[in-house]
Amino acid sequence: MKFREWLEELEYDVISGDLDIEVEDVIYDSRKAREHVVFVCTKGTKVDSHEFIPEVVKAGVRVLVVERQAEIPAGVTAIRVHSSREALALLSAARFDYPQEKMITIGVTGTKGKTTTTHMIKAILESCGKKVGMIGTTGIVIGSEVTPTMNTTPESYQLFESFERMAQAGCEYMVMEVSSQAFKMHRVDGIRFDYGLFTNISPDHIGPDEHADFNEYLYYKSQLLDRCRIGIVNRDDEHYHEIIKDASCELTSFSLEQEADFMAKQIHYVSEPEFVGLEFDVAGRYALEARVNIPGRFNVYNALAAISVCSFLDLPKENVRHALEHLSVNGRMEIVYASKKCTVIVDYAHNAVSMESLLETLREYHPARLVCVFGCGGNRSKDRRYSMGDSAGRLADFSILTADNSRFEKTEDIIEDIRSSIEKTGGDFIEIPDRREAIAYSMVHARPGDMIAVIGKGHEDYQEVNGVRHHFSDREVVLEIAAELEKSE
Ligand SMILES: CC(=O)N[C@H]1[C@@H](OP(=O)(O)OP(=O)(O)OC[C@H]2O[C@@H](n3ccc(=O)[nH]c3=O)[C@H](O)[C@@H]2O)O[C@H](CO)[C@@H](O)[C@@H]1O[C@H](C)C(=O)N[C@@H](C)C(=O)N[C@H](CCC(=O)O)C(=O)O
Ligand SMILES: Nc1ncnc2c1ncn2[C@@H]1O[C@H](COP(=O)(O)OP(=O)(O)OP(=O)(O)O)[C@@H](O)[C@H]1O
Repeated sequence: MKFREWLEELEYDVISGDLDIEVEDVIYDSRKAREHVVFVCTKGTKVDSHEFIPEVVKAGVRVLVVERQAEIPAGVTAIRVHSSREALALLSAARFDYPQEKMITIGVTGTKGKTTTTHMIKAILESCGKKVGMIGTTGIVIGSEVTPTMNTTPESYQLFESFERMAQAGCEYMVMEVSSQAFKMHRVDGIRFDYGLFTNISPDHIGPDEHADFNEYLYYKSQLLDRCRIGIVNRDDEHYHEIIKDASCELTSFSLEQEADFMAKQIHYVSEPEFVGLEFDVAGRYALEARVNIPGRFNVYNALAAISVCSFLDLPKENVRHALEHLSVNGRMEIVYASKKCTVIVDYAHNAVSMESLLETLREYHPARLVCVFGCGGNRSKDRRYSMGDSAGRLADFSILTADNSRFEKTEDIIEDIRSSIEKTGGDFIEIPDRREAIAYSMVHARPGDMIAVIGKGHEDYQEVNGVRHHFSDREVVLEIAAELEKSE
């Protein structure tokens, strides 16, 4: 392939060399330098990879993309662009021959609910016999193959490479989580989503290396509505008007509380031994009697959002209904065990906002007691410990403080921080640092009708202690203890 052929969508100035030079790949990591590749230099948050030009040229690279003044060795083709990250995305799209255009693409953004909603959309499509590729916090999923990723939204090159694999595997649909950081870092440049879903927004991801303030966070998230054909937005979000301000797509909305294109009405929280979840009617542009086997008011939003997207795809309603009634979203409000004695839910809530919405929503199921098993991560903000301790003390009937990923801190020290805030609330709690023992205690001492929320780790299958990840899955532990209890009964 001639380099020139990958440049059609790019604005650039030629610094030196011949654009008809033969190339076969694009790279952005100097450690992968070899012959016949284009090296894209970026000014990263930690490293400025323009510094690696001599090194990559020595390794055989003859084509460079730069975004600042740099010394270009003789015999090397170089172009200068306004943004290297944007160039990386557009070159990658061309390199893989625009694979996203071979599928129907759905992008999901929002502070909360991205993972849950993408899983719901995938489950609905699959129940209709469609092949779906999915990208997000749980990795790149193509059929039964799961590739873990560093980021919720991976780098543009990795995205286009995955799209190519999806198209080759026969996927007709691609559904992905798009973080605000991905827009900021140009990871999804070159993609025009067929459908763009906006779940909600609240202050998060503000700080060094992320967003300067809430306005910046909102600005980048809202870009989805400028990068999709049809936008589907939560009408109940308090920032709705700011979110849609600059939208260029065809806009639709969903709501639980007001007039919108898609509405959820007659919402019932169902808590039966064999089914804990939600029932509601979808009204507006689509009609469906939905039954969803995941509890919580916010999951009405997630399910309604997923149904709204799928309503555009002309799918048999019976399959849509069946998929929602038999969902399994690993570690997101997942009912791992339900019996007459108690219901155990595993959830990824790992900050006070998520914890509060989780506990408040479980309260709507009128449990005998609401029990919360949780800890906090080591080497992370201490504020999280104080705020989670405060929330649990106020909103749970009983809390069991235990280990999360302690990393390089002592679990006991982390628990001490949580204790300092939970004590002030007067809430009832005990401390059991070993997470397995803590979960076992909650189940062994359960009273009929208790709801036990084991939170913070969700889908994670490890516990990180002193830099080592030991296998640990809340889900597995709950099931093991349930089996032991049933045996001894
Ligand atoms: C702040 C941030 O977003 N950083 C992302 C960014 O890293 P960077 O480019 O700044 O990294 P850098 O280390 O300065 O390197 C600059 C360049 O030099 C190159 N390099 C580096 C070393 C070397 O020897 N040779 C070399 O060529 C690198 O390949 C890179 O191209 O680009 C990397 C590749 O895409 C990302 O993995 C990395 O995400 C870091 C790990 C991160 O923590 N990001 C968070 C903030 C994030 O993106 N989060 C969102 C939201 C999650 C959510 O909603 O919960 C996400 O989508 O994950
Ligand atoms: N629509 C929602 N509104 C508020 N909270 C939610 C919503 N959906 C899920 N949650 C809570 O947030 C947690 C994370 O949910 P999910 O993984 O679906 O969101 P996400 O946007 O992918 O989040 P993250 O970026 O933290 O991975 C859940 O475990 C649940 O406690």
